Amino acid sequence: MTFDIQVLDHSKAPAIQQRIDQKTKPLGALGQLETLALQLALMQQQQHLQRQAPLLLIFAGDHGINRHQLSIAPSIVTTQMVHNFLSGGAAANCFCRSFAVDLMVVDCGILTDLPAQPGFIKQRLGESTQDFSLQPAMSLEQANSGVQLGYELARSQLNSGYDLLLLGEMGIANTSSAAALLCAATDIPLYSCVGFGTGISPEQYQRKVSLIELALSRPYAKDPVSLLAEFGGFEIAQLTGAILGGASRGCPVVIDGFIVTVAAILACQLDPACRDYLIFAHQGAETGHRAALTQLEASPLLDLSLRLGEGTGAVLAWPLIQAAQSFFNEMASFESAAVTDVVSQP
Ligand SMILES: O=C(O)c1ccc[n+]([C@@H]2O[C@H](COP(=O)([O-])O)[C@@H](O)[C@H]2O)c1
Ligand SMILES: Cc1cc2nc[nH]c2cc1C
Repeated sequence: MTFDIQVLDHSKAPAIQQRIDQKTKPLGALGQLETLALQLALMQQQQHLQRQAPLLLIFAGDHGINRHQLSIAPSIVTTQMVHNFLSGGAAANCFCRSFAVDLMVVDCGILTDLPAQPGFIKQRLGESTQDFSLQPAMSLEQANSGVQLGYELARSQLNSGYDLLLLGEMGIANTSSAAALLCAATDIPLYSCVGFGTGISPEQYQRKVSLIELALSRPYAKDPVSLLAEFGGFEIAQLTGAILGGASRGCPVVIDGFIVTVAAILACQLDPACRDYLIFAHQGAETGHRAALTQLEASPLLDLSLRLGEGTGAVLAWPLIQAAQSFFNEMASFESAAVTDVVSQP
């Protein structure tokens, strides 16, 4: 599989940084917002940042491994939450309304085949993955077409007026899948990958660790698509593709929580050029999220102990992206504001 991603041109970075440094503030005083402005300006290759039109895509999928009750909820809650997203009642909907972000839900393969409706995209790879503790979660063909479907979806949405992607997910038991993927794709020890997800009991946690250990003890190929087939979720495969699709359009892709961050690791393994297009919204409370962010050398914008998913952290990061754009475009320079004699150490 090849992805049409341009390696980000960093040659204008010194000029952009100089523009940031001439703003009326002590050197570096806008902290990570400065890094963010630089990243956005490199993506746009401009000294004036265009306003961006954001779209939140929530990828939903069900997980066979939940027959072992590894979540606080049965798998049908994925379908119920998809209903909730479509009727506007979930946290993600509230935050999208707060910050004028459009939202679409992608059925990547959930238990119930819901009717077509506005804001609902059906790209079903099945009704649930298999229980990955004893067998691959899906076929290699399903994993491949999941990545391809996500890639094409991101590209088509970014062709139809949106130019910034926020990525979220919904899938009961998908922290089990993400933990297995993270452990298999990296050298991170299992105990740093597995957490309490939705808030499971110590007994459920033990069962979760044992089942993931069992899964990881069988031989498997280590390329990202094979890993998705072994341990993945339909939504994680499509997220991996969507990240690559967003980067291929040269657009910022905002990464939400643990599960999306694991998809980002796989996307970067498939094509490292996508890394420069990623904005990491937050450091969450799920154990593996920290390890996954460290693996990507990411500095997330927020630290709110979130562990909800749905893209909630990504949407909360959107006003910060707007703030980075506005200071970069509108803030006076020392010269234009006639602020003199400020001595900053580099
Ligand atoms: O985004 C996160 O960091 C995150 C951390 C823990 C749980 N979640 C959400 O909770 C579900 C997965 O948790 P679990 O316990 O069912 O594996 C799934 O729907 C995710 O959206 C999300
Ligand atoms: C209620 C509920 C809402 C969610 N949103 C994302 N994951 C979720 C898991 C549960 C259980």
